[in-house]
Amino acid sequence: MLVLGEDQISSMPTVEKLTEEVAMASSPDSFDGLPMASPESPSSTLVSFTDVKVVPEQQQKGLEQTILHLEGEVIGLRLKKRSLDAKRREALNKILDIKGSIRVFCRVRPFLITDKRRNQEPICVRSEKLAVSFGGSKKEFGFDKVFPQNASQEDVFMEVEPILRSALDGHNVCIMAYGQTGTGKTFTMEGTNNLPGIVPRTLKELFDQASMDSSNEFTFSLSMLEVYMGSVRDLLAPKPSNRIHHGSSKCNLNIQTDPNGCVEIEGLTNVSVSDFTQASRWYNKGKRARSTSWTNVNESSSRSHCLTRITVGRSGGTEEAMEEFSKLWLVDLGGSERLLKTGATGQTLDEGKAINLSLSALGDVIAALKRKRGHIPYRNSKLTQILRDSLGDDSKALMLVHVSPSEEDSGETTCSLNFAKRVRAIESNKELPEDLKKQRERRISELEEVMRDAEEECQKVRNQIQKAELILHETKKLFKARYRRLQDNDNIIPVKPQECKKELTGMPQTAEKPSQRNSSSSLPRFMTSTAASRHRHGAVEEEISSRVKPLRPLHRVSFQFSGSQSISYSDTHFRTSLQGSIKKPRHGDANEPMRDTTNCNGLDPKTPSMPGNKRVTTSYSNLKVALPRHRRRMSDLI
Ligand SMILES: Nc1ncnc2c1ncn2[C@@H]1O[C@H](COP(=O)(O)OP(=O)(O)OP(=O)(O)O)[C@@H](O)[C@H]1O
Repeated sequence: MLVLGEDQISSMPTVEKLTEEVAMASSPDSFDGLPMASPESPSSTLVSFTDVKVVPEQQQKGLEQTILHLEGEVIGLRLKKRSLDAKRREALNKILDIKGSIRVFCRVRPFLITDKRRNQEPICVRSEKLAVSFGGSKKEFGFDKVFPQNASQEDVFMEVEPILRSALDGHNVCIMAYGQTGTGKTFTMEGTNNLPGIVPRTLKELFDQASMDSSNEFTFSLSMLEVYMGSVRDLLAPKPSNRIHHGSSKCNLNIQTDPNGCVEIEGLTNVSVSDFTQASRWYNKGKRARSTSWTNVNESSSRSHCLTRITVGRSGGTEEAMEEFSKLWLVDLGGSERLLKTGATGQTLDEGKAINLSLSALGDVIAALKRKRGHIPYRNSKLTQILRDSLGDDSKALMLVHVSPSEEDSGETTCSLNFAKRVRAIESNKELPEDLKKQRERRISELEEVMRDAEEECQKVRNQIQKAELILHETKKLFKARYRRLQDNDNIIPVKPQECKKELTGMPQTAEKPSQRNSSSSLPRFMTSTAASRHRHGAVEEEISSRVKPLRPLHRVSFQFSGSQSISYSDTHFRTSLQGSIKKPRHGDANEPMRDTTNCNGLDPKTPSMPGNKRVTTSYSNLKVALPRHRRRMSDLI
């Protein structure tokens, strides 16, 4: 793929300049007289024509050059947008790295009606620290973020959101909810209809963000599984195999790891989802299939780990670009309670044991990753085998530890917080020194500013691309409409400017000698008509010319491009179609600010009606050299 150099991009006139000039040129003042050869214009070839069918070669070439010039402009802008996007991604990645690739948040559940309240609450939240009183002593734990009892679902999601962007940027991401039974793991991940949790919000956010990113194509697919008693169960499998817990191929799936460390689960249902509604429907189906049972602590306690995987496919928006995939795991872990308290016996006791074993294996893996040990004990549980490629290098993990506010749960709370401490590997009283902390915060805010600037700039470039594409589209449409029609026309008669005056004052036209050119030979390749279309157009043209003899008065719309190119069209078709396009954005993206396009193109609906007249001039000196390159790049990138 050919890539434009910085100097080439910067030497191109910007779309702002183009549209500004378009606006100027299309103001009524710009139609101040007859089209005449400009003394400044190096192209002394400027000729005016009294007939819309008169098409000198220069005019056609000028239009071709404008098209190619605009194509170059669009490519340049796309490259600029790509580099800004890379800048934003790099800044975000650095921020997440500084914050830690495995971060631990804590959420304290509010009191429930069923909780026995005491005067003395065992838990005390202070900024990013949480103190627990248990057995006569008070212990403090530090977190990356603590959500107190009154924190809303939005508050939690706001902190989770940046990591989602990482998944769209190509990183594997894992968000896990950990905690004792009944502390709100499922509430945080699933939420309720009125208070949706992380999973539904994530699905919505991913589709929203993907629709705003016009430089990448995204695809999404969804899988859901449950690690139940050490076996992997497909939650989206067709019903019959779902019901049978044993002996079905969908009930104990194999986990495969390739030499690069990429994990795949054999036979796991993976459904493509194209919008939020579809994704939610599948997610709700998977939820219903999850194993739950009654315990003393929580009426519908989850007896398994429930894992939702969103596979994000991302391609650079070009045909040649390979699609890259990243995984986003949203994990609602089974309750971490000590088994005696739950009153579990029989199968429920076994389920509890299985959950605890795998949670302990998860703790070992994260602790080993934190200490950057050579050997990471992924193989000790199904859970860690599945998450292997989303917990290690280059991936981002977030653990939300849930605790109860009740005094009677303070033993369990301490256990959960000890687990979190191990995962986080930093105890609050061994926190970073104050100056280092400040330095870290400063660096993070610098990077956040870089990210914000890149995003803002990116949005501007996105708008510029839209405008340039709109003008390009309409120019191409005009080119097609005009020159295809004229290919078979032998009566192409250029006339001198003076004669144009006569036309405007109602004088009869004087035809000069017909043009001998073969218009198709000078058409850009993308405009060349096929034999069939030529035949079709020829037939239509014949019919039209036999019926319509006199010239109808036409409106003129004028475009003035930088690089001393100007085009003015006396064409109602072009004018109407351009206005139509402005009213209705071509890309249909409601979020893209298209409304100001009208102003940028400067089309004045009150543009005076002018008799048939066309003018094309060009003196963009570098264009000829740059044309073939632009064209190749266009095919590389679009
Ligand atoms: N932040 C919260 N705000 C309001 N209600 C909450 C909150 N957290 C939890 N709850 C309520 O507490 C109860 C238990 O929560 P939930 O089922 O999410 O716990 P859990 O940790 O997933 O339990 P298990 O491990 O047994 O599945 C539910 O009724 C839930 O609505």
